This record gives sequence, structure tokens and C-alpha cells, in this order.
Amino acid sequence: MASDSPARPSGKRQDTLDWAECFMAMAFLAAKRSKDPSTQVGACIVNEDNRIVGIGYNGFPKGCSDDEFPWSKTSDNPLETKYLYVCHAEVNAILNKNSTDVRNCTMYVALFPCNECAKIIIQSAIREVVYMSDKHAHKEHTIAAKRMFDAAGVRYTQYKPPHKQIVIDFTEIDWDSLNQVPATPKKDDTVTDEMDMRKLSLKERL
Ligand SMILES: Nc1ccn([C@H]2C[C@H](O)[C@@H](COP(=O)(O)O)O2)c(=O)n1
Ligand SMILES: [Zn+2]
Repeated sequence: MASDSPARPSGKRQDTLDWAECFMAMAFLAAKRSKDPSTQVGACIVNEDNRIVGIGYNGFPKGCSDDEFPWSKTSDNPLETKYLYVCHAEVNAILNKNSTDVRNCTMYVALFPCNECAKIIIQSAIREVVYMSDKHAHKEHTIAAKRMFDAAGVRYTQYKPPHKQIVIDFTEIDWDSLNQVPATPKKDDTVTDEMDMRKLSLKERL
């Protein structure tokens, strides 16, 4: 009798993330890099073989310092708000692509794309957008984006996550070995190795 007979399950893990959950989680993880104090958006582009070909989050363009450009939402002077400078997550994900193009790909994104991103999504031949939140559905930029997606044949579907949270636990694999510091360094010891520095600060916290 074959060992992988349906009558005898192989014993594989059942509680893995499915593709959609995994890619949406990647988008949310990328969003953690955003310096925007009010809204952090991430996007993850996946090809037809379920390979990730681009990831991005909202932020200022290269060379435009996060510390110098404004993060405000409002100001008497529009030049002092973030809106004139920030690159949206969707555009960054497309620009960050590690393949020739993103033709026929699917974009997973935390927030429904605006009209400007929709134009770029369409022109780059992305075929599907899977989004989590549609909180700006009533706004013109979303209505215009949907109008363009409908005309261009880009499908968009809201993702309903099966779980409210996914926990990433750094202690799962080998936390103990990180905490094994060979010897307690004396106060005046010079620690040069980056990992040793981490061990030290971990140990200090214990
Ligand atoms: N689909 C979207 C929508 C928005 N963003 C970015 C642009 C801003 O950094 C932020 C929105 O700021 P708020 O007006 O909520 O303070 O999110 C994006 O990347 N993709
Ligand atoms: Zn946008």
C-alpha cells in the first residue's frame, strides 16, 4: 500500500497560510517600513506562478529625506503637506519589480488604489488588484480608479482575511541560541561584532 494513501494522511501541517493570505501579509509587512505617521500602505505584486516580483510601501522618493520633507496632512501651505511628495505603495511596488515587467500579475494592496496609481497599474498590464480596505470608496479618486479598472478590464476583489491577525514570532526557531552569551563581557570590553552587540543588549534586558 502506498505510504501517501488518502487513508493514511502524510502528517503534513494543516495550518499554513494560503497564497492570498501570505501575499496580503507581505503587503502589510512592507507597510511597516513606511514613515507616514498616519497611514502606512504596502503592496505586493505576484506573477502567475505565485512568485513575488515587487514589493513597495508609501514613502518619499530617493534623496528626499524622511526627516526634512513634511509628513503633515494639512497646512496653510500645500507645499508643507506630504501629498505633493509621497510615492504611493502601489507605484513603488511596480518600480521595485525584479522582473522585466509585471504583465498579467496580481497586486495585493492594503488600501484600494487611487486614480493615479490605477493609471500606472493599468499601463503596466497588471491584471488583478486584491485589496483589503475600501475606506475611501466614496471619494472621487476611488470612483475614478474603479471606472478606469472597469474600462481596462482590471479585476478588483476585496480580500476577506480568514484570521484577524498573523503573529510573527522570532522566538519560534532558535531564540535560545541567541541568548547564549559565552561569557559576560566586562564593562570596558570592546564589542565589535554586530551580533554580539545584539546579544549584549538582549542579555541586558533579561
Ligand atoms: N492606495 C493608497 C492610498 C494611500 N497611500 C498613501 C499616501 C499617503 O502616504 C497615505 C495616505 O495618507 P492619509 O491621507 O490617510 O493621511 O497613504 C498609498 O500608498 N496607497
Ligand atoms: Zn495611489
